[in-house]
Amino acid sequence: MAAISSVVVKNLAVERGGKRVIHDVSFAIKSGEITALLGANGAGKSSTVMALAGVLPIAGGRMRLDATSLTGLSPDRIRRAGLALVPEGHRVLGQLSVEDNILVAAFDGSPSARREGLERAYEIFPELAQRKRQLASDLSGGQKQMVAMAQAFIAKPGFMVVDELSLGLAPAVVKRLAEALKIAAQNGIGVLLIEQFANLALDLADHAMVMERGRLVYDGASTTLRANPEILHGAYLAS
Ligand SMILES: Nc1ncnc2c1ncn2[C@@H]1O[C@H](COP(=O)(O)OP(=O)(O)OP(=O)(O)O)[C@@H](O)[C@H]1O
Repeated sequence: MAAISSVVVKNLAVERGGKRVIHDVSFAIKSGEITALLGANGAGKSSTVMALAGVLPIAGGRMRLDATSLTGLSPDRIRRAGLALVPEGHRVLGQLSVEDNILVAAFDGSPSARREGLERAYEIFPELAQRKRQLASDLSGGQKQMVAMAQAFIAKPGFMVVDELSLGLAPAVVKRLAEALKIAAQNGIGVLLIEQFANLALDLADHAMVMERGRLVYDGASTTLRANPEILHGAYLAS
């Protein structure tokens, strides 16, 4: 079995618009596991993962992927170090084909690595292989989210951070995307999932974390959180 890899965040602080929105957040996520990050609107989930992916600057703390420090690195360097972000809102380049959208994410790979990456992405999402020549702007919301996830897969990441899997998507599509995350975890990828529907996230996740007003208020097994719904209710009511 492959060695366990981990992303470790220590004492993270983030400011937005001059205001501290993330306070002293520490956690670790492991390869081969799905970790759900839950909390009410505005609790700080997106700010946390955007800081982890290098998209937002940090005001304090440090982050590493195994022995590699991610603190202060650009989003591109963090992606190359092995942490891929699937951003909220199914962003694609509408005027490019589906295949070119996926390949854009692997621009720095060798031709053979790009081909292998494409094959991997099409194995996970055969519906994209059928539409590879289509313009991305013609895709449904669910298919766009698949492209965004395929862009993460092609980079062969150790870790994938998914910001809002189900946003605006039909339940059948969400089920399909959830299966892809399970496959990713079975293949040894560590997944950090932000999801507004706590039940969906807890069904998928091994490990769960709950944020409340910029702080981490739960970090443990998802089964424990399911057995103690008052923890989640408290967090959702507090914000
Ligand atoms: N662009 C911004 N400028 C200033 N403050 C922001 C900005 N975006 C978010 N915030 C503030 O940062 C805090 C954390 O928001 P964040 O979006 O990280 O929470 P969240 O848990 O991801 O919520 P949501 O599910 O609504 O995205 C909130 O107080 C929010 O008002």
